[in-house]
Amino acid sequence: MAFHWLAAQLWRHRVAGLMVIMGVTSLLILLGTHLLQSRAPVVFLKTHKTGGSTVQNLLFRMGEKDRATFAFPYYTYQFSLPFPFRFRAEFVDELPDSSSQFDILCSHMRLDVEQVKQIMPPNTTYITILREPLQTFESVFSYYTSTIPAFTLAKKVAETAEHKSALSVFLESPESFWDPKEPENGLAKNPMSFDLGLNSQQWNSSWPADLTLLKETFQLVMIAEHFDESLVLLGALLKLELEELAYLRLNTRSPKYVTLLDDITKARLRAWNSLDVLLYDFFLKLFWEKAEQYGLERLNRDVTEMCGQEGGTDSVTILGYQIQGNLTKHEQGFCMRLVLPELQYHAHLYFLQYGRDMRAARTE
Ligand SMILES: Nc1ncnc2c1ncn2[C@@H]1O[C@H](COP(=O)(O)OS(=O)(=O)O)[C@@H](OP(=O)(O)O)[C@H]1O
Repeated sequence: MAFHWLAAQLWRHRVAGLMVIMGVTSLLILLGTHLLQSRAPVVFLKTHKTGGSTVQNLLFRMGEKDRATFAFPYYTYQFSLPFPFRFRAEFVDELPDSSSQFDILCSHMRLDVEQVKQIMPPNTTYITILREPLQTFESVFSYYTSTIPAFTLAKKVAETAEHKSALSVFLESPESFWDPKEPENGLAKNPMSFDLGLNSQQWNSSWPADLTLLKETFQLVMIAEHFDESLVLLGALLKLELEELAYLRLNTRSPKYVTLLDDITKARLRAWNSLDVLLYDFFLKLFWEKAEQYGLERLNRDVTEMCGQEGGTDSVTILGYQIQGNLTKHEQGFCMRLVLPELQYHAHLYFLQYGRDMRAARTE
């Protein structure tokens, strides 16, 4: 009897029932797709003079498209000011009322993993980039000759010594120019180790454990010399489309400003930056292990596909940009963002997020 009644009810409401089932199924599909497509939060530790601005630009574009919430510095566009403090959670600007968590953190800082973990969600993906240490130091020296005290002193001496560059004067006796207690000298020795929060002044017994901790923290350490391969691995990790991997090399010097390194200079650079050499070698090996896990053939194929896409990725040194006038609005926006310098893009995103301009650097 009860069975007949139930069957009759089901038959009577069959259309409504079917609609409810379809509605619930669509909702579940939508939710599932959203969960599958949504990206994990990202921390990109932007090391100095390693190609980091190029990666940051890509993350800025990704975040803007996703309407992500950025963990911005409270002052200016770098957490690393004032030097030489390691990152602290209170350096971050407030979480906007409309957001439940920070999604991206990619401004310059000196790393303190535990402090970063206080403001980023537990499922955050950690990424950074390293560059061949001798080239990195040469670039750091060139860019900061007039601002890092140790380099400035060497530059003054070089002005009185005939035919000697500031770099070669510095490397002849770096210890005589370098005061480890001077806070502004942080990047003057082993700059990448400094950015990663390691003891960058000298090797100590905690180094192996510190390296292991970094290995466990970072899902990907990109290598500037293998930038395209690094990007493919980044794309796989962050579920980026090919178009989102397009890039132009930012912050590139004209070759005429790059000092060619002779053998003596190379040996001195290697000795002065021996911890960066250790760091780089360690992560270069790890990089190729990751590449092998991905599949080397697959990696090469994906690099070819990425570089062959319309718009392409950069393979030449571009020192200035002019965006063509005959592009659609969407194309113009894309190209403009591709070449927007760090400070300007940061200011643009900060304004979008908070509806106000970012604060100037603290003066005291
Ligand atoms: N894609 C790619 N691959 C390899 N190298 C690259 C790449 N993009 C930028 N660069 C070189 O990196 C240097 C600039 O690094 P950053 O952007 O990190 O500089 S900064 O710290 O933000 O000022 C700068 O090095 P130098 O030209 O030697 O100074 C850039 O030429």
